[in-house]
Amino acid sequence: MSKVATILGGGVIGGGWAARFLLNGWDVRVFDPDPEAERKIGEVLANARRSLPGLSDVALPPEGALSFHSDMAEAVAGASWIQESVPERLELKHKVLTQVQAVCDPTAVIGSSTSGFKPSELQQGAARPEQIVVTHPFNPVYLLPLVELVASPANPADRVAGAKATLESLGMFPLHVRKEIDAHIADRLLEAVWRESLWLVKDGVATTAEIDEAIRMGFGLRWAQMGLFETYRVAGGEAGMKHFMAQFGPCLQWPWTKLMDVPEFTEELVDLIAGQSDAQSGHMSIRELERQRDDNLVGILRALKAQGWGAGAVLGAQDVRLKAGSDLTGYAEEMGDVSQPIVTLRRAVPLDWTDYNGHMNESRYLQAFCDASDRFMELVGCDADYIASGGSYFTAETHIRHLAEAHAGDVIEVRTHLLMGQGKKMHLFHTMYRGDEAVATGEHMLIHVSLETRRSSPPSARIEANMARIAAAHGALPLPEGAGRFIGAPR
Ligand SMILES: NC(=O)C1=CN([C@@H]2O[C@H](COP(=O)(O)OP(=O)(O)OC[C@H]3O[C@@H](n4cnc5c(N)ncnc54)[C@H](O)[C@@H]3O)[C@@H](O)[C@H]2O)C=CC1
Ligand SMILES: C[N+](C)(C)CC(=O)CC(=O)[O-]
Repeated sequence: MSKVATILGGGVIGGGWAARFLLNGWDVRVFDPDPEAERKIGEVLANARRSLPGLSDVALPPEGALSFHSDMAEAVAGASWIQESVPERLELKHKVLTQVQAVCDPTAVIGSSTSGFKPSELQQGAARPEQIVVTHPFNPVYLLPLVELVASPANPADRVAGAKATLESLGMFPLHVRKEIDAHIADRLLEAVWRESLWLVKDGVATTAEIDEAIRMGFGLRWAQMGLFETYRVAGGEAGMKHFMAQFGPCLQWPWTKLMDVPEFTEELVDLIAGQSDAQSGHMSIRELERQRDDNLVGILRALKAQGWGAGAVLGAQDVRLKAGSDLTGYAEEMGDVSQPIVTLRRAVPLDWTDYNGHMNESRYLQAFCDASDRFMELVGCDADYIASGGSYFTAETHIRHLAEAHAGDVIEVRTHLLMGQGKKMHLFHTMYRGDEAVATGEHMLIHVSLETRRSSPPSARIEANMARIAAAHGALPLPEGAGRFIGAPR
């Protein structure tokens, strides 16, 4: 049975949470008095469906069911996670938390998205303070892994650990803020930058566009991968952090910032900022900007994933979890029935696999088939340990046919038919499906090699035996449609 999450307040952040839970297989119930909530969440979900699933190299679980409720008791029935994302007003949060605690399961987690209130403030007057924690996410909640998990002394450690485990299972990075403080960690940093930026605009030093360039062309890129302190350690050169602090520490006393002064929020300042922002970005709608942001974030996150670094390492860990729960692990000996083509890949098409034609680029078909061949190799015993011992396969020839288009977020599955597996040769025929529709085929001849001599060599007896069993079973199947096809010479 699916797990149930209830979203209280389905605006920008509640919508993001709804998408994060739904796409990870949870049923989601939304409680929000706004008659537009369903439309707004639908639009957030559409963005999430094209961007989130492709971050994983393994398919996410089937999407959960989404429903909208005007009755609080109905909305929280069966929910093990309740996420409060109503506007940032303490009295409103208290009201909603009182309502929900009157009807929810006392063992459910109630996470608050609050940007700045401490858990002990939210817990004031609560029927069960121990049930309420801060789980502060970052926009877009469905893509960014960070969630600040803040507890008070009223929260038992085992409940906090349980909340952390649930957030990890959603592919998030719960940063446990050990000491509660207004605005947690990240919003204190963001506010410092925002405050200084408002001064720079007010004083006519820079426009909103110039400030954004100052961030995104330089330190914003650094921050995405090494943060502040690691970046500054490197900036200290070989002498590292001590040298950096000796050189730049004194600047903290110089008038480089106006940090603690708050510029007065006059109508003039609001108009100045909003006007410059319109001039900078008004040519794009918010939904267009969101899509551009998501495209960029997916590219950055997947680049970090290739490095196994920062937020990319979180994605890698989630893949390990997803793979462990799928049929894409193990060896041929452990598979009873190999009488049908074997599933060797199941994943969503990542946004950065699509091109100017708005569909999956041809190079990515080869990548998907290559990943499927890797899985087939592993299945028969040519795994990482075997390769480290000096044996492997090289691909000698490939033929790919494109039968239908695939788009970002589509779940594709490759089923592999072993046409021949004998001696040094492994002849594979992959068919890529979206649902029941074949979208492409890939035929590949692989040759077993010695990585020492770089020449062909016989595989291990185990690989031979596994291939023989699968080849005998697949030999009884009709030859797949398109096997042996080639592009004939022009007549
Ligand atoms: N917008 C952002 O960048 C971030 C906001 N947050 C926090 O998330 C929370 C929500 O912020 P946003 O989503 O930006 O606000 P929002 O204004 O986009 O959404 C709030 C939603 O709550 C609904 N609502 C109002 N009263 C309600 C009630 N009594 N019961 C149920 N729903 C009710 C509204 O109809 C609206 O849909 C705030 O605590 C905010 O500090 C956290 C991270 C980032
Ligand atoms: C501006 N903000 C305080 C609402 C920002 C956040 O809380 C987190 C974010 O996503 O930037």
